[in-house]
Amino acid sequence: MIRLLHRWLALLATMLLSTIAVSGVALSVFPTMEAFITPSAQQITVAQLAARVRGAEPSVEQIRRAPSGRITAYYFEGDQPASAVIDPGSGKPVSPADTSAVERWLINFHRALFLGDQGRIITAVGAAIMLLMSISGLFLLVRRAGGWRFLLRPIKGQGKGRLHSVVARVTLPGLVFSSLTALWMAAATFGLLPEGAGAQAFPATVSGETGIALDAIPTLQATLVDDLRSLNFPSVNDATDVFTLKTATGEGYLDQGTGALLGWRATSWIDQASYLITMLHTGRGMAWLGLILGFCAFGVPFLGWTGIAIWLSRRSPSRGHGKAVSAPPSAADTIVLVASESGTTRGFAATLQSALTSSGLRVHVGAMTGFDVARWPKAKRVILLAATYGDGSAPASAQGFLEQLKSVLARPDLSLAVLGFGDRSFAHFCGFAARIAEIAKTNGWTELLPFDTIDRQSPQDFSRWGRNLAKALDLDFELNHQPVAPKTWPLNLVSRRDYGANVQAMTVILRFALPKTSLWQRLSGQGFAPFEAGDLIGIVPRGSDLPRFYSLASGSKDGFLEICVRKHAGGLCSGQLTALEPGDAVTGFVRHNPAFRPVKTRKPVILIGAGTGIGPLAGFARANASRQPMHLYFGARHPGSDALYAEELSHWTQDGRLASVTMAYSRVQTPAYVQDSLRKDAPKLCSLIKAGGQVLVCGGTDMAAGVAAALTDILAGDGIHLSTLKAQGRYAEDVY
Ligand SMILES: Cc1cc2nc3c(=O)[nH]c(=O)nc-3n(C[C@H](O)[C@H](O)[C@H](O)COP(=O)(O)O)c2cc1C
Repeated sequence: MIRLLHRWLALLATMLLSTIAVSGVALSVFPTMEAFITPSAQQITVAQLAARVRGAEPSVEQIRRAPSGRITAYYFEGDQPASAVIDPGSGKPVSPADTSAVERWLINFHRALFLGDQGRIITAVGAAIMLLMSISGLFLLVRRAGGWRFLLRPIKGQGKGRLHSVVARVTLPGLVFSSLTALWMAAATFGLLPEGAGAQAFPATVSGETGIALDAIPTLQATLVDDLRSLNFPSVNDATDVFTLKTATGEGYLDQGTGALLGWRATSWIDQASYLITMLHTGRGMAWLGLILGFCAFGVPFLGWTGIAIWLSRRSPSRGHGKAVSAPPSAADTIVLVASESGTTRGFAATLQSALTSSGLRVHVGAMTGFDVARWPKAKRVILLAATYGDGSAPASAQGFLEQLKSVLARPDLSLAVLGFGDRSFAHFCGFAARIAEIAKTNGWTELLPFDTIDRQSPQDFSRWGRNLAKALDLDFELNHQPVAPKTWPLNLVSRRDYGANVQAMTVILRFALPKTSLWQRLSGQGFAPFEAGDLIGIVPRGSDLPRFYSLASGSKDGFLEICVRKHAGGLCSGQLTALEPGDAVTGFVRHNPAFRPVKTRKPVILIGAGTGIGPLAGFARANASRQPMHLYFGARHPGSDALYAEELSHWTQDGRLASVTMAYSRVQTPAYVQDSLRKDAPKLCSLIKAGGQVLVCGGTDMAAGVAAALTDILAGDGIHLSTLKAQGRYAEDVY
């Protein structure tokens, strides 16, 4: 509903709003220019100013102060009316007062499109539409972020959709502000605001005298120029006329003979508010605000056109997988829910949706956390497509789903299928999906299909599962999914450091330059993704389509991309990487791995790794500018051969990035593995963990199993279980 409103308003009003906004952008510059050339009034009184101006221009009729501080005097040159900007210091004219023709043209266009009152009504309707679009857009942003709490987090996704959201989030406050103030100003123009008390009545009696010195009038002496709006002088040779003074707080009359105050009316709050709002909307008197609003107004044409482009691409039949429109959950007979981190599983879901919709089913596709049987009155089946991350955990978008599912009992008229997406090279292949299937079984859900898995986004696996699904539904369809290959970037090797040749474990630390990306690519989310140590780089070796993943030993803030690679006998990718020389290039792409990184608190972090597993751990230490207490346990073969990062480790220990480093060497006289060091340090580890510490383990599967066994023993005495730490996100593995 909100999306529909947002879309139709945009389609109706983009042209109108864009032109109003662009003229607003152009107008926003004038207050700044005016502020630059306006002479300062330096806290003088109106009495002083008036005396100076009359000294310079004896025929002065009126002095006005604009919100910008600009003072204009209206007087006669001979018998011709004239006006000029005044220097308050001397009271003399310094420049012509006329608004430039360009500014006048822009103001007329911006306010009324040169159409008089009809134009004013149209621009007011435009302001109302902009307000509605801003509010509906805010709700869409919140929905996209996954809740109000996440509104300020980095925006996920890519392409036009991401760019639209990024620009919307930045400009939204300014657009809401501009449209609200514009509506108020329109209401004031059309007399829709409550009236004030009206003008102060002209004084019935005056002294009849003339000629008081301006700097002897007490009210003018007591009024600072900063508070002045205007001062009208009495007509020459008319002893019944008076001075009319308007200030920020009110207006009244002054006797031209005695200087007495002959009547005063305070400004109503409505008038004060209107003055302030006009000032805020136009930036007059607040040039910086004008510029900010002008910048935000730039967003309007941009958002309009990207929004329309998104809408068109969603409608386009050539949009690959997602041809079918998702049915509302209340009307759908088939619910497909997706848990995905980097989005590829959503592509599979779109292919499935398309095939099922073409077969006559009404399919709703949503996020896994939208699991809510009460919202699916007509549903007959639920299909859960789940990727696995970390060490068999849920993608970040589906955290907490297992607990959610545990509390939902089976609905007899609903059957359920679980399909896992994973990678067999990880220790817990499709571990998260497998847990979903287990819970579903325990809670008594009817099985639509047995639990199945897709390895490395294999289209063949998916087609096979699709045939089983078609059979179970008694339908005739094929699932032909062509995963979109991730965009890869050239990575140029800057340096290599060699280790391990003497201990039959050739290992290199490879440092690559960050790929160059244009500002446009970065803004539109199409640049090389920013990364942190512990994220992964997918390297596509020559002669293969399948990427191999390596843990990153640096973050993009370090200005380079670093990995540790051990050469495996017959390994295609490790062979190519370890043969690289500076200047050579490979291609790769970033995969985020948010589950494997230190939680930024003051609590201790225990880093445990062996061999190339030191890579991300070294990256965590390098990035530890806040000196969070980090204790490193590192296993290698021999200090003289494969002690990776030895120099940096001692440097980081000295400068406090590492609180302690404990090495374990397996090819020395008294060999030890990293788990032996842990057991030796049992009391220290117990107290670090009891203090809320987090454990991050990186390395081979055997080492990780040894570490898990040692820590289980160490913590048993204190009744702490690794499974509890895992569930709390305080024990994470990056294992290969
Ligand atoms: C950091 C990271 C950790 C992963 N951990 C596992 C894992 O533990 N088990 C598994 O089977 N697959 C794992 N995978 C593979 C993904 O589950 C698999 O690539 C999936 O198809 C990604 O789906 P998505 O693009 O929808 O997020 C991991 C992938 C990455 C990048």
